[in-house]
Amino acid sequence: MTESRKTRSAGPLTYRGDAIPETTTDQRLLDRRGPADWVHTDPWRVLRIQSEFVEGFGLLSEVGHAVSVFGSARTKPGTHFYELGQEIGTKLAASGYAVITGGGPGVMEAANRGAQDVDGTSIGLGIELPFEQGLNDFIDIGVTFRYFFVRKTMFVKYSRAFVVLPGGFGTLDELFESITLVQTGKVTRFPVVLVGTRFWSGLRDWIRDTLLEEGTISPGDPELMYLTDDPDEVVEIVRKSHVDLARREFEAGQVADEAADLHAAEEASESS
Ligand SMILES: C/C(=C\CNc1ncnc2c1ncn2[C@@H]1O[C@H](COP(=O)(O)O)[C@@H](O)[C@H]1O)CO
Repeated sequence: MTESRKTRSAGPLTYRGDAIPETTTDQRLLDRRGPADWVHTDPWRVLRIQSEFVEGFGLLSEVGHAVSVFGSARTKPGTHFYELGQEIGTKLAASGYAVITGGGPGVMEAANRGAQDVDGTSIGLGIELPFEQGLNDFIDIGVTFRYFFVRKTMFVKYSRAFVVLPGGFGTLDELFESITLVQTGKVTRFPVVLVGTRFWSGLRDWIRDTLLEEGTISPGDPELMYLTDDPDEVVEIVRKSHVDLARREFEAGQVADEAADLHAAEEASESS
């Protein structure tokens, strides 16, 4: 007869004999002795990244149709582009779109402010920066991310369009990321609207004259961006793309939510 060996179960694991650890999982969890540098290791970071995705998806999945507005963090209240950003925020919100920004100052604040002016939904996806900042005062729903790439996923996943006002490197990064996603077919659902023809036309010309000329982009690629100075046209481009997409999805038989989408978008279009 074999003598029964000492056994310990730990969740789905079974340990017997000498393989049994000296402590249980709970004991190790509750023991705070030992070095704490594991909180700065990659496996721990992976969990933090995961928790940022969970928080972001949890918060934003319940927001209705939304548009992201990007632009300089340095634009001051009272300037042309601040006022334009505010007006665009107002017009998008009045058309039923939640306004999502990077949650910071400048154009971000202006667009959030515009949305709040008409009691629209004003969302800020902030980013932790080396200097203290906090979200601007015109945000109803806010999250502050540690990681830029998690935050970017949220902008793309929950927006129907990207509206880009004049800005610096941060804005250009957001612009080119979105254009690349559209160019490579990773997202099909949104237009990228550049606001400020004088500011952006040099870039647009360079894209046409140099990138296209050198063959580093395809002939249709420059058309992936719209260019305007008119806030009403911004809203019109967003709405038209929304309605077109809903119609395509409806015709493709993806009827459940998309049928409701189409209906809502067309109603919005008729009532304006
Ligand atoms: C520079 C200052 C504050 C920076 N604060 C920011 N807060 C939130 N999001 C930001 C911030 N700076 C850049 N971003 C993101 O990039 C875009 C703007 O960058 P740009 O270089 O100013 O064009 C913006 O859309 C944000 O998503 C001092 O006040």
